[in-house]
Amino acid sequence: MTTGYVFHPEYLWHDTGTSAGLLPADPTAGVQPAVHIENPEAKRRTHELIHACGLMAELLVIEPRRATMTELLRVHTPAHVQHIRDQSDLRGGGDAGDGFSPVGHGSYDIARLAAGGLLALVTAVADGDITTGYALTRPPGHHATADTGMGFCLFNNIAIAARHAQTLHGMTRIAIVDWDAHHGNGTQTIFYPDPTVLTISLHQANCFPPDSGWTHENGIADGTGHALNVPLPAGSGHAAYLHAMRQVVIPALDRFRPDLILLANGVDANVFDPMARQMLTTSTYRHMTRLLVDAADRLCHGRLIAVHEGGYSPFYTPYCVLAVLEELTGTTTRVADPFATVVAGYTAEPLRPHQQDAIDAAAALVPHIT
Ligand SMILES: Cc1nn(C)c(C)c1/N=N/c1ccc(/C=C/C(=O)NO)cc1
Ligand SMILES: [Zn+2]
Repeated sequence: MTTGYVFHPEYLWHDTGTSAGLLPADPTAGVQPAVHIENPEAKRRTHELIHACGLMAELLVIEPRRATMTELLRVHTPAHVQHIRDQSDLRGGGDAGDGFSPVGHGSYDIARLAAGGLLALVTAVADGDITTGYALTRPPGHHATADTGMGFCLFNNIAIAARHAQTLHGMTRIAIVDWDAHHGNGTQTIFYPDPTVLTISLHQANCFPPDSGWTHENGIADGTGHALNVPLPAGSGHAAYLHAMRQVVIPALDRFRPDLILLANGVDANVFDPMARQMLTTSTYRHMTRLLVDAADRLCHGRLIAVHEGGYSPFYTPYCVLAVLEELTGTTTRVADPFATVVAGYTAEPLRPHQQDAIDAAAALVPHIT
């Protein structure tokens, strides 16, 4: 089984500026400049770890390409694409739409390269060159809707990839699993009325976007039943997430019988991440990925492609992504998580009743999937 890998230095050149973490700097208002939380560091270190630990030698490195206008317009409105292009043309850059999603000068072409990198993996799977893949891309995408960027996202990479798989490669039923700590609202919205794409989001309840990702958000019209949300309370850890995978995600995939599984691999639910309050460790990401790999083997000839989303701890993100990637390649661990002993207590965090309630509510919707 071959695993494809996409990375490009340009992903690190998406300039998110000197925001004060989340907000544009505003010195006269006392908001001093810093570095934007969505900066290259965690992604650069992840790529370097994959290379330094020797795993790169086991991967089929696939060169990204820039998504074409036609490919972008399968998901986004012409106005949104033009907005990103206009903001990107400005010498000082601009914003993707919500006021705190920077578009750097030249970021339009970088965002096209991110989407195109994922498309290259989808084509490689369709051509049988690879079975699984990982696109270590930037900027992220899962908050972007058809007509606006938000939450640091410019274009919805995974949605563009789903449409590409359907349109170019005859894969009719696409399942998108999103375990980023934040609700995959953009992806959900794009496919909300569409029965051919199942979106499943596990996320910290009511974190971002505000008031988004509740269990009752279950699709609309023909798409009813084909959007699942598991809003897990802050503090949810290893047992809660694995219970959600076993009670909701895997049964939903078994019912939906996808031709391809796409994973929005945000790792910002990790115990050290500044952008959420979940308690996952590399062990959790390893177990969750193994469950998806087994489901893909059972349902769609092993076809499983992951795209990078959130993950902001520069020192822990690399090990969380490495855990996912090692399971995608089916290889043994080359480098042990050096923080494993530090977080041993977190891995032991049990499933709590209020977490079980959230999972049971979502599980009740699974039988409606057709
Ligand atoms: C609300 C609100 N209002 N304001 C002024 C601001 C700055 C608000 N939150 N911004 C956020 C909060 C969290 C994210 C997470 C992104 C991610 O990792 N996704 O996977 C992005 C933007
Ligand atoms: Zn996130």
